[in-house]
Amino acid sequence: MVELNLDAGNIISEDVHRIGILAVGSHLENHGPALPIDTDAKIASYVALEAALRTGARFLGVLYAASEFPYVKHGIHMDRDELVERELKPVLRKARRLLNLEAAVIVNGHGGNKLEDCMDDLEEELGLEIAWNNRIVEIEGPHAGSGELSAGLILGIADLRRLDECIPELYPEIGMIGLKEAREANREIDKAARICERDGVNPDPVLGQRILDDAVESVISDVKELLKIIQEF
Ligand SMILES: Nc1nc(O)c(N)c(N[C@@H]2O[C@H](COP(=O)(O)O)[C@@H](O)[C@H]2O)n1
Ligand SMILES: [Fe+2]
Repeated sequence: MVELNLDAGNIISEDVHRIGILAVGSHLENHGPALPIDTDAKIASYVALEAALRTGARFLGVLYAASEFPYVKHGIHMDRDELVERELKPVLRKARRLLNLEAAVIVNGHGGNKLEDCMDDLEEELGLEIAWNNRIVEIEGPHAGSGELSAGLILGIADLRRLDECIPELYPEIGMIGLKEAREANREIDKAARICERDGVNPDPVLGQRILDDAVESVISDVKELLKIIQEF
């Protein structure tokens, strides 16, 4: 059996090899004309990879699936239980087995992935310490609004030549302003839509960088918390 150089490279501890970072977003979701349909997956992947590079934790890639409430009709998603049972559990189980992981941070970039209350069961069933990190969704503001567009601008995935087409009459998903059923069903969505109606969609590189930096720092702090937990045992 090969002896691995666990102490090699820019890592915060040799034990960080026992922690994985998995991104989850959505690859199939409309974000107006200036952002690609896989915006959520790309933002989550960037944050997860950057945190892995800065701590030495294992980057586990991005999940290909995402969930959404049926009343939010702006993309192609599955229901939450299917996402957890058929997509998330098998990936975490395989990572645990192949990489000898003891903990994982799941970095979420999509508002419809409401998985925080599944984490205890997942930990129990998989024998992993898991941190659910929803920071991107908590701080980006309305769907395909100024925050998400600004983060996309920093990542180079935004096409600002189409900014003048970013109007809800053409793209109802912007701020979810035109998604009537979703606004009636979900107060959080309706509140975000009102904010977007008030503020419009304004790309701001300083805002974008701040959102990404805040999210990366939040994942790094989750890694450090998990490190303390796994080092106790
Ligand atoms: N996509 C989605 N589904 C829900 O069920 C939601 N409650 C929300 N919330 C709003 O949309 C933003 C997330 O947009 P992305 O999914 O990251 O593109 C979130 O900040 C809320 O404003 N979204
Ligand atoms: Fe989303």
